[in-house]
Amino acid sequence: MIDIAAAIAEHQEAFAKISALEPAMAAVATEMTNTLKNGGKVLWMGNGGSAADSQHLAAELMGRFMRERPSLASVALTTDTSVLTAIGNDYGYELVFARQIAGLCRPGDFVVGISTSGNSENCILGLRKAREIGARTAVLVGKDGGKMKDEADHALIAPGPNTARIQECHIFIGHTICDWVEAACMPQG
Ligand SMILES: O=C(CO)[C@@H](O)[C@H](O)[C@H](O)[C@H](O)COP(=O)(O)O
Ligand SMILES: [Zn+2]
Repeated sequence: MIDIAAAIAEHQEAFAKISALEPAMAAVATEMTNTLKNGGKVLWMGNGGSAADSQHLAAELMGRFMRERPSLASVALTTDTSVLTAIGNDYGYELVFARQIAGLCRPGDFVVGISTSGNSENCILGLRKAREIGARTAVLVGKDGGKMKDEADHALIAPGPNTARIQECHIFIGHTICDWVEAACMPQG
Protein backbone atom coordinates (compact mmCIF):
# COMPACT_ATOMS: atom_id res chain seq x y z
CA MET A 1 0.00 0.00 0.00
CA ILE A 2 1.29 3.44 -0.74
CA ASP A 3 0.99 6.05 1.97
CA ILE A 4 -1.38 8.73 0.63
CA ALA A 5 -0.86 10.97 3.65
CA ALA A 6 2.89 10.86 3.03
CA ALA A 7 2.37 11.80 -0.62
CA ILE A 8 0.23 14.77 0.41
CA ALA A 9 2.84 15.86 2.97
CA GLU A 10 5.58 15.56 0.36
CA HIS A 11 3.54 17.64 -2.12
CA GLN A 12 2.94 20.35 0.50
CA GLU A 13 6.61 20.38 1.44
CA ALA A 14 7.61 20.85 -2.21
CA PHE A 15 5.09 23.68 -2.68
CA ALA A 16 6.24 25.41 0.51
CA LYS A 17 9.68 25.71 -1.09
CA ILE A 18 8.45 27.14 -4.41
CA SER A 19 8.46 30.70 -3.00
CA ALA A 20 12.22 30.74 -3.56
CA LEU A 21 11.54 30.59 -7.32
CA GLU A 22 9.36 33.71 -7.36
CA PRO A 23 12.03 36.11 -8.76
CA ALA A 24 13.03 33.63 -11.48
CA MET A 25 9.38 33.04 -12.40
CA ALA A 26 8.86 36.80 -12.74
CA ALA A 27 11.98 37.09 -14.90
CA VAL A 28 10.79 34.31 -17.25
CA ALA A 29 7.28 35.77 -17.46
CA THR A 30 8.68 39.21 -18.26
CA GLU A 31 10.88 37.88 -21.06
CA MET A 32 8.07 35.75 -22.46
CA THR A 33 5.78 38.78 -22.48
CA ASN A 34 8.39 40.84 -24.33
CA THR A 35 8.81 38.05 -26.90
CA LEU A 36 5.06 37.93 -27.59
CA LYS A 37 4.65 41.73 -27.68
CA ASN A 38 7.51 41.91 -30.20
CA GLY A 39 5.82 39.42 -32.53
CA GLY A 40 7.80 36.36 -31.41
CA LYS A 41 6.53 33.01 -30.21
CA VAL A 42 6.96 30.66 -27.27
CA LEU A 43 8.01 27.05 -28.01
CA TRP A 44 7.79 24.23 -25.46
CA MET A 45 9.46 20.79 -25.33
CA GLY A 46 9.69 17.81 -22.97
CA ASN A 47 9.23 14.04 -22.75
CA GLY A 48 6.45 11.95 -21.19
CA GLY A 49 4.65 13.94 -18.50
CA SER A 50 6.68 16.97 -19.54
CA ALA A 51 5.41 16.57 -23.12
CA ALA A 52 1.90 16.77 -21.66
CA ASP A 53 2.93 19.90 -19.73
CA SER A 54 4.33 21.41 -22.94
CA GLN A 55 1.03 20.90 -24.76
CA HIS A 56 -1.01 22.08 -21.80
CA LEU A 57 0.94 25.32 -21.42
CA ALA A 58 1.09 26.10 -25.16
CA ALA A 59 -2.69 25.72 -25.19
CA GLU A 60 -3.08 28.24 -22.34
CA LEU A 61 -1.41 30.87 -24.52
CA MET A 62 -2.80 29.94 -27.95
CA GLY A 63 -6.29 29.52 -26.59
CA ARG A 64 -7.23 31.24 -23.36
CA PHE A 65 -6.17 30.89 -19.75
CA MET A 66 -8.35 33.13 -17.58
CA ARG A 67 -9.08 36.18 -19.72
CA GLU A 68 -10.73 36.87 -23.05
CA ARG A 69 -8.04 38.29 -25.35
CA PRO A 70 -6.32 37.73 -28.72
CA SER A 71 -4.37 34.50 -29.20
CA LEU A 72 -0.72 34.45 -28.09
CA ALA A 73 1.72 32.63 -30.40
CA SER A 74 2.84 29.41 -28.78
CA VAL A 75 3.60 25.90 -30.05
CA ALA A 76 4.41 22.62 -28.29
CA LEU A 77 7.05 20.64 -30.20
CA THR A 78 5.60 17.39 -28.86
CA THR A 79 2.38 17.00 -30.81
CA ASP A 80 2.95 16.17 -34.47
CA THR A 81 3.49 12.40 -34.66
CA SER A 82 4.56 12.53 -38.30
CA VAL A 83 7.24 15.12 -37.59
CA LEU A 84 8.36 13.35 -34.39
CA THR A 85 8.56 9.91 -36.02
CA ALA A 86 10.22 11.18 -39.21
CA ILE A 87 12.93 13.07 -37.33
CA GLY A 88 13.30 10.28 -34.76
CA ASN A 89 13.54 7.61 -37.44
CA ASP A 90 15.76 9.47 -39.89
CA TYR A 91 18.03 11.50 -37.59
CA GLY A 92 17.62 10.02 -34.09
CA TYR A 93 15.33 10.68 -31.15
CA GLU A 94 17.84 13.07 -29.60
CA LEU A 95 17.19 15.47 -32.49
CA VAL A 96 13.37 15.58 -32.42
CA PHE A 97 13.31 19.03 -30.81
CA ALA A 98 16.50 20.54 -32.24
CA ARG A 99 15.38 19.86 -35.80
CA GLN A 100 11.96 21.45 -35.21
CA ILE A 101 13.63 24.42 -33.55
CA ALA A 102 15.94 24.77 -36.56
CA GLY A 103 12.88 25.03 -38.78
CA LEU A 104 10.53 27.09 -36.62
CA CYS A 105 12.55 29.19 -34.20
CA ARG A 106 13.59 32.77 -35.00
CA PRO A 107 15.82 35.23 -33.09
CA GLY A 108 13.83 36.73 -30.22
CA ASP A 109 11.57 33.69 -29.76
CA PHE A 110 11.41 32.04 -26.35
CA VAL A 111 12.03 28.30 -25.89
CA VAL A 112 11.15 26.35 -22.73
CA GLY A 113 12.56 22.90 -21.95
CA ILE A 114 10.79 20.83 -19.28
CA SER A 115 12.49 17.83 -17.66
CA THR A 116 12.38 16.34 -14.16
CA SER A 117 15.95 15.03 -14.37
CA GLY A 118 17.28 17.94 -16.39
CA ASN A 119 19.23 15.42 -18.42
CA SER A 120 17.08 14.59 -21.46
CA GLU A 121 19.38 14.74 -24.47
CA ASN A 122 16.72 15.91 -26.91
CA CYS A 123 15.95 18.91 -24.69
CA ILE A 124 19.64 19.73 -24.26
CA LEU A 125 20.19 19.72 -28.03
CA GLY A 126 16.98 21.73 -28.51
CA LEU A 127 18.22 24.40 -26.09
CA ARG A 128 21.59 24.58 -27.83
CA LYS A 129 19.94 25.05 -31.22
CA ALA A 130 17.62 27.72 -29.82
CA ARG A 131 20.52 29.71 -28.40
CA GLU A 132 22.50 29.32 -31.63
CA ILE A 133 19.55 30.90 -33.46
CA GLY A 134 19.32 33.77 -30.98
CA ALA A 135 16.24 32.74 -29.00
CA ARG A 136 15.95 33.20 -25.26
CA THR A 137 15.54 30.06 -23.19
CA ALA A 138 14.29 28.73 -19.86
CA VAL A 139 14.20 25.30 -18.27
CA LEU A 140 11.77 23.83 -15.77
CA VAL A 141 13.80 21.07 -14.15
CA GLY A 142 14.05 19.17 -10.85
CA LYS A 143 16.46 17.31 -8.59
CA ASP A 144 19.87 19.02 -9.00
CA GLY A 145 18.82 20.70 -12.25
CA GLY A 146 20.86 18.23 -14.29
CA LYS A 147 22.76 19.36 -17.36
CA MET A 148 19.89 21.49 -18.63
CA LYS A 149 20.28 24.08 -15.85
CA ASP A 150 23.51 25.16 -17.54
CA GLU A 151 22.05 25.25 -21.06
CA ALA A 152 19.44 28.02 -20.63
CA ASP A 153 19.14 31.70 -19.73
CA HIS A 154 16.81 30.85 -16.83
CA ALA A 155 16.68 27.68 -14.70
CA LEU A 156 13.66 27.03 -12.50
CA ILE A 157 14.56 24.03 -10.33
CA ALA A 158 11.58 22.43 -8.57
CA PRO A 159 12.52 21.24 -5.09
CA GLY A 160 12.91 17.60 -4.03
CA PRO A 161 13.93 14.29 -5.59
CA ASN A 162 10.48 12.84 -6.45
CA THR A 163 9.54 12.95 -10.16
CA ALA A 164 5.79 13.24 -9.57
CA ARG A 165 6.15 16.08 -7.04
CA ILE A 166 8.51 17.87 -9.44
CA GLN A 167 5.92 17.58 -12.22
CA GLU A 168 3.24 18.98 -9.88
CA CYS A 169 5.50 21.97 -9.18
CA HIS A 170 6.18 22.41 -12.90
CA ILE A 171 2.53 22.72 -13.89
CA PHE A 172 1.95 25.22 -11.06
CA ILE A 173 4.95 27.27 -12.19
CA GLY A 174 3.80 27.08 -15.82
CA HIS A 175 0.24 28.11 -14.97
CA THR A 176 1.46 31.04 -12.91
CA ILE A 177 3.77 32.24 -15.67
CA CYS A 178 0.92 31.95 -18.22
CA ASP A 179 -1.34 33.96 -15.88
CA TRP A 180 1.27 36.73 -15.68
CA VAL A 181 1.93 36.72 -19.43
CA GLU A 182 -1.77 36.78 -20.28
CA ALA A 183 -2.42 39.70 -17.93
CA ALA A 184 0.57 41.61 -19.33
CA CYS A 185 -0.52 41.00 -22.93
CA MET A 186 -4.12 42.18 -22.49
CA PRO A 187 -4.99 44.84 -25.06
CA GLN A 188 -5.20 48.24 -23.40
CA GLY A 189 -8.85 49.33 -23.30
O1 LIG B 1 5.29 11.34 -16.23
C1 LIG B 1 6.21 10.58 -16.03
C2 LIG B 1 6.60 10.24 -14.64
O2 LIG B 1 5.73 10.89 -13.72
C3 LIG B 1 7.02 9.96 -17.13
O3 LIG B 1 6.22 9.84 -18.31
C4 LIG B 1 8.26 10.81 -17.45
O4 LIG B 1 7.85 12.07 -17.88
C5 LIG B 1 9.13 10.12 -18.51
O5 LIG B 1 9.72 8.98 -17.95
C6 LIG B 1 10.22 11.04 -19.09
O6 LIG B 1 10.88 10.38 -20.14
C7 LIG B 1 11.24 11.50 -18.06
O7 LIG B 1 12.12 12.43 -18.67
P1 LIG B 1 12.72 13.68 -17.88
O8 LIG B 1 11.63 14.30 -17.06
O9 LIG B 1 13.84 13.18 -17.04
O10 LIG B 1 13.21 14.61 -18.96
ZN1 LIG C 1 3.78 11.72 -14.55
